[in-house]
Amino acid sequence: MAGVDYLADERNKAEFDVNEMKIVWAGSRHAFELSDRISRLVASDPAFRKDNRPMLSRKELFKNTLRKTAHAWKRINELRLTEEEANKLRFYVDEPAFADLHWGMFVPAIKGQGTDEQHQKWLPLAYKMQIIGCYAQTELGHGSNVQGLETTATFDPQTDEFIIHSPTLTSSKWWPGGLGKVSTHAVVYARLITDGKDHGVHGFIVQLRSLDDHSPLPGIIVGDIGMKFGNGAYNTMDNGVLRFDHVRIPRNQMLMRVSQVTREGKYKQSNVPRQLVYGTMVYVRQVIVSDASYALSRAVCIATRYSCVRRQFGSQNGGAETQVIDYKTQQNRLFPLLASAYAFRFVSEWLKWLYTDVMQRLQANDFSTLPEAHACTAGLKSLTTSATADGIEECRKLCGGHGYLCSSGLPELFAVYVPACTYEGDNTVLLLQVARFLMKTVSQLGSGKKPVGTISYMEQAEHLMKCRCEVQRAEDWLKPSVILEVFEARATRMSVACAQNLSKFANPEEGFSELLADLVEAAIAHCQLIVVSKFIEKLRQDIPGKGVKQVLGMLCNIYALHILHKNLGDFVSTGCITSKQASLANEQLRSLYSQVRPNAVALVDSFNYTDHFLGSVLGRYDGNVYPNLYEEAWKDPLNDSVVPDGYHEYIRPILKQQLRTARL
Ligand SMILES: CCCCCCC/C=C/C(=O)SCCNC(=O)CCNC(=O)[C@H](O)C(C)(C)COP(=O)(O)OP(=O)(O)OC[C@H]1O[C@@H](n2cnc3c(N)ncnc32)[C@H](O)[C@@H]1OP(=O)(O)O
Ligand SMILES: Cc1cc2nc3c(=O)[nH]c(=O)nc-3n(C[C@H](O)[C@H](O)[C@H](O)COP(=O)(O)OP(=O)(O)OC[C@H]3O[C@@H](n4cnc5c(N)ncnc54)[C@H](O)[C@@H]3O)c2cc1C
Repeated sequence: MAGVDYLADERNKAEFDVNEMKIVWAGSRHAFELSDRISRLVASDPAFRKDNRPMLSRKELFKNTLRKTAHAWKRINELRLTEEEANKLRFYVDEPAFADLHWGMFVPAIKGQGTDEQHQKWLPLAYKMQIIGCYAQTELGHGSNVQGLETTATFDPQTDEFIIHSPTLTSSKWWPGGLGKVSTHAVVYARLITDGKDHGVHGFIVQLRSLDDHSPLPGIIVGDIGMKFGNGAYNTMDNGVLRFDHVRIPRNQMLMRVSQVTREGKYKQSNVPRQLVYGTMVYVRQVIVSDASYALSRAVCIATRYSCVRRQFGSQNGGAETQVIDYKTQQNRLFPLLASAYAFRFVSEWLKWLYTDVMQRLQANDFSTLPEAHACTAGLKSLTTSATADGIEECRKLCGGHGYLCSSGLPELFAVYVPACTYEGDNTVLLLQVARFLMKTVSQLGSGKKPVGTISYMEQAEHLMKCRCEVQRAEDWLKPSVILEVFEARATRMSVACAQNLSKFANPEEGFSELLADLVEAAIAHCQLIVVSKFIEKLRQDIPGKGVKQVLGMLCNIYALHILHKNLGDFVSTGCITSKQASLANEQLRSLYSQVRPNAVALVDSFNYTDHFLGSVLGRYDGNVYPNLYEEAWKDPLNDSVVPDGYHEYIRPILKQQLRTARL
């Protein structure tokens, strides 16, 4: 039955122009064309096959990743791909690898924290992959608490060198991706010590392995930290352990943009904030928000297509059973995730703009927007990765039993994705950074310092503290101004309540510690407001294509009203809405589900994912699930023989023994 489109009826129901939506999703026509071309290139290359991953042992898996990464690098050079194209190629190869850390953290760390001379020396080597680097910050004993790192970099004025040392077991670097088996170099974060004085954590470029035979350099112990969650999944990555025994590096390998050590051993700080040492994390958190929209959209694409194929109950007179997507429960679980994928896509676009803007300002020595950029990247990284990890698991359940098969693509997607809630900053720890920012903003209200950017709503704090929601009919919930006001009022009231409770403590740090759970909730309310407001802003733009804006409007409302429904406690207890208005919101949500339903498959087609990238029998573009699922089962190594290995040793003796017992 090759070539039959089992989802054709679903596609015909769409009320909008899918090709235009593909461009909206990609961000521009250029981005769409590039992404489309590169995804097909990867899908058509057998060297990038990935369906066998769950069957491979760790060693085979890792070697396979090395082979693919080398092949990708070869293709990037042969085809003379641009940086943008090369990044897309790595994205569509879809296998966590050391190169992610090389390009995603090692190079950005040198770019962001190195001087011009350091750029000139190290970047050409890194760009040509003549050295391969990783980002070695976390230690066995300290991850979240960066200021608690123990590795030392002590300046020796005699030799003009730093001595990098791991004084304790807990100071062993632990987790850096690419470190375990591949990286030749690392940006190592260590406490800088000059003349007996500790200046806190700074970054240093350290060579780890010989460029001739890859053996660790003297004084360096390095290896992989072991198997991680899920078979396949993130085990393609060599997360590593690293110990230094008085390893000497030249002075000019300290990254010296933020602060310098002179030949005489004097410590000097540039006129840039010390937090720029954390700049690579801000950059990566912003990338992670974008990745969240891709990971969630993949899971949603699989669950949506399969929910249209899958039928259960409701057959009349021998006719077809009901498509499970038509159950309101399925819609109530699936459509908010579909809406979230789009919401995260748009907020990530905005965050990328914010990050670029901050970088331009930093070049001009304007550091004023750095705190907001830190709060936004930290908060949105936390919000979107938590929602995506939960969303992928929900999609697995939405696919029933078949979702638990590796061939659904969902178990591996979940296992690969879930550490995003921890890496690049534990999600709770990051929300507490947002909460600090919010408490500072509240404390400055009325001081004449105007809140700007994403926090500018607090300028209307007086109004937002007492305003009443005007919704009287379900349709009133479709007004963007109504939605914005209730989200702003809820965020303001939760922050102000925290600030008031904090003020009851004589010691603010003690108060902060006592109120951590409330502070996290206030931070989440603020971040959800940002996502909602950026979706609404997107809809204010000119969006061409028949029906595209209308269907995006439905998704925006679903996102906002679903968040409202899930957090009713906050909205009602802060007096932002009444329980009657809450039930009107629910009524509106049900109606929105019915409106989105005919567009569901077209909305996931708009992600433009190839079957190779999706890696899911359930999410196949043609919807031809059952024959392929059946065929896939026979490929399992267990089915290589009809009688399994072990029959003679373990099954037969039991069976024979039972026969003897039965005769007695
Ligand atoms: C694309 C690549 C592929 C992805 C693969 C990802 C692989 C994973 C890699 C990693 O995980 S790398 C390691 C990542 N580690 C972390 O994220 C650690 C998390 N911890 C921290 O970031 C910090 O320690 C902290 C939690 C922010 C606390 O830092 P510190 O104790 O120094 O700060 P505070 O005293 O709380 O705050 C001081 C002051 O500084 C502000 N601030 C903190 N961080 C930043 C920042 N990044 N940028 C700008 N400003 C920052 C903070 O808000 C405070 O401001 P004030 O309140 O004093 O105004
Ligand atoms: C797959 C993966 C890849 C990684 N890659 C890298 C890498 O390339 N380079 C690198 O340097 N690191 C890397 N890491 C390390 C990662 O950045 C850290 O694991 C992360 O920052 C969390 O730190 P932690 O492990 O110390 O967690 P902990 O801080 O020990 O967290 C444990 C628990 O304590 C809670 N907690 C901690 N502090 C507070 C607080 N102040 N208030 C309230 N609760 C708190 C947390 O919420 C969490 O529930 C990676 C980690 C993983 C899992």
